[in-house]
Amino acid sequence: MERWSLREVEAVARERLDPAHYDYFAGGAGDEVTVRANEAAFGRLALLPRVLRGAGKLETGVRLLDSRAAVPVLVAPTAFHLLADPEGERATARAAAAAETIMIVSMASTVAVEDVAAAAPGAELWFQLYVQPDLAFTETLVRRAEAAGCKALVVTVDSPALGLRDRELRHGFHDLPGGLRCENLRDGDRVRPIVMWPELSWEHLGTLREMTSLPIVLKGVTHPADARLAAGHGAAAIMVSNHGGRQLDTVPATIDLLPDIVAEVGDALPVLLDGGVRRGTDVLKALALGAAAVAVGRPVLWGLAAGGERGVARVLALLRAEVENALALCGCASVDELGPALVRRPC
Ligand SMILES: Cc1cc2nc3c(=O)[nH]c(=O)nc-3n(C[C@H](O)[C@H](O)[C@H](O)COP(=O)(O)O)c2cc1C
Ligand SMILES: CC(C)CC(=O)C(=O)O
Repeated sequence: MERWSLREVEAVARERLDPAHYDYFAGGAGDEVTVRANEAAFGRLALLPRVLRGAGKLETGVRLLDSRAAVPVLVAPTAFHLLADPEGERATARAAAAAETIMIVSMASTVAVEDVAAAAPGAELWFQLYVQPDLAFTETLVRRAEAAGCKALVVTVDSPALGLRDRELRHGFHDLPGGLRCENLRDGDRVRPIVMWPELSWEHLGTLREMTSLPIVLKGVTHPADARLAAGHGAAAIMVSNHGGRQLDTVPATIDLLPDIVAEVGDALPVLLDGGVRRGTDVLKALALGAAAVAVGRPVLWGLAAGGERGVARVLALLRAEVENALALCGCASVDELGPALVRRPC
């Protein structure tokens, strides 16, 4: 896996993947305005480094809720890893554990959460949940995640319906091929379909909080007023996310949304961000603007498709090396020293 940027890893992945699966991973909703915006917005921000600060040894580690990550780059929850590699989510979890970062296991994983945990002892796992209208079944999922050792519940709130993704529609990609299943959805001898629940509301957050003592992260918050409501309803953290541009198209880039959300709730809870993070400099910009950490979705899938566990390890190592390099070049010894003064929006 001697690839020197995430773009090169994506190019290898694209060669290896079935085109329908590549398009499922890469694509987004509608005209993919938001998919492009997420990456482009990072490019529009400039970093203004400080010099002669005698920064010394670098510290990239962060504490997040009840977990620790050696780098502020988490693995975002993404579905269907067995489409990319025969070890699927097992390989991703091993690479995340080796990189000492947190993997958010998708509820739509193709390896059951217990098997993901068993494959990567010592991995810091969080579990992503689409709350199902059958709350008893939702509770079963929560219990399984707890028993598997997951340390937070990441509740995705941007999906009252699934986004309309032209590439998936064009390929007719609706079902997993050949024996692959969402293994967390097994219920006796059937596998339940995932329901996107339009009736999900703030009230259900109370129900979930009664269901579990795990900290709850709300993923998919984009409006400052919702960030305030999340804090008021006992969320332990929020993740500013537009689902990588896969849900509502034309939502702004997450990095552009971050400052208003941090201004609203940054002193009340940790704010995470995902969407379009492709370089260490992107990570620095997000942290400088107040994110506690970021998560990457597609880059991990590209690593997995390009080289399995080693490919994911390579992606995470590239990002770590870039974060360390950018920190040093900005004159910072630690991610705690990053602040808004480091970021400029050129006129
Ligand atoms: C192929 C794919 C599958 C995804 N599956 C899920 C999922 O199961 N649950 C979820 O909350 N988000 C899911 N997401 C969204 C990611 O968690 C994340 O928000 C997004 O990928 C971040 O953008 P990035 O890919 O530009 O890093 C998925 C994204 C992709 C690309
Ligand atoms: C199984 C899907 C609902 C996973 C997802 O969130 C996505 O494809 O963006």
